[in-house]
Amino acid sequence: MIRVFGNSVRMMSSQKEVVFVTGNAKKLEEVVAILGSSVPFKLVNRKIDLPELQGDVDDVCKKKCLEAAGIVQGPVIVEDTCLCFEALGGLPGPYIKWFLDKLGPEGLHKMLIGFDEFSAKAICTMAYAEGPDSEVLLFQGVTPGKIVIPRGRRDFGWDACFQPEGYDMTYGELPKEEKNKISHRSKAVQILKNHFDSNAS
Ligand SMILES: O=P(O)(O)OP(=O)(O)OP(=O)(O)OC[C@H]1O[C@@H](n2cnc3c(O)ncnc32)[C@H](O)[C@@H]1O
Ligand SMILES: [Mg+2]
Repeated sequence: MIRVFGNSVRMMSSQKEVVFVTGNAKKLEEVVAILGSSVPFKLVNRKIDLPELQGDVDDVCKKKCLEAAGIVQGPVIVEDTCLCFEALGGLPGPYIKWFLDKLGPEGLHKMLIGFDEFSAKAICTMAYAEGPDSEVLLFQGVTPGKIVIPRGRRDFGWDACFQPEGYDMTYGELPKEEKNKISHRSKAVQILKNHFDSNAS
């Protein structure tokens, strides 16, 4: 069962509590929808904008996770989402937020016209740590696709300009439930869920 208290979302059970630290309400909405109620822990949200240090995807996510664990002083999940363009050797990658802020989804597509290469990968890296001094575990999901002229909903990041491989609709055009079946985030959450299921006592 999922309950919403102000900006905190709780999955009710008598099990251990894990704090999902994110400042992004749309991420939270998707993670809650994908996880469903069958996880062996209670998920609680804290809306904190964590500093994101530079580095490769894994580094950014590990540092973000330890930062969150330091604030929460307990078990945390964070996630970092990258959009990697083939033509740019994987950039913007973890810096996509700033490119999107300045250029919008239209600009992301325009940027690639000169290269005539639109392949991209959406990567979700979820990180879990028991506490500030614990090992950080990473769970990663990748969905390949291409950057197109934006179509569909504009309510979440670059959804309107990312068309997953094998589909003729963008993330922004696909019904939310369909996106949640094939997305980078759903793949990462599934791996995290498997980890918790196989380690549940
Ligand atoms: O607090 P955190 O969790 O860091 O939330 P954030 O919004 O800062 O998120 P990121 O640092 O991971 O930056 C990723 C950027 O990509 C966007 N984004 C993340 N997941 C997305 C998805 O599934 N579809 C479209 N845009 C997405 C998001 O809005 C950001 O602009
Ligand atoms: Mg962020």
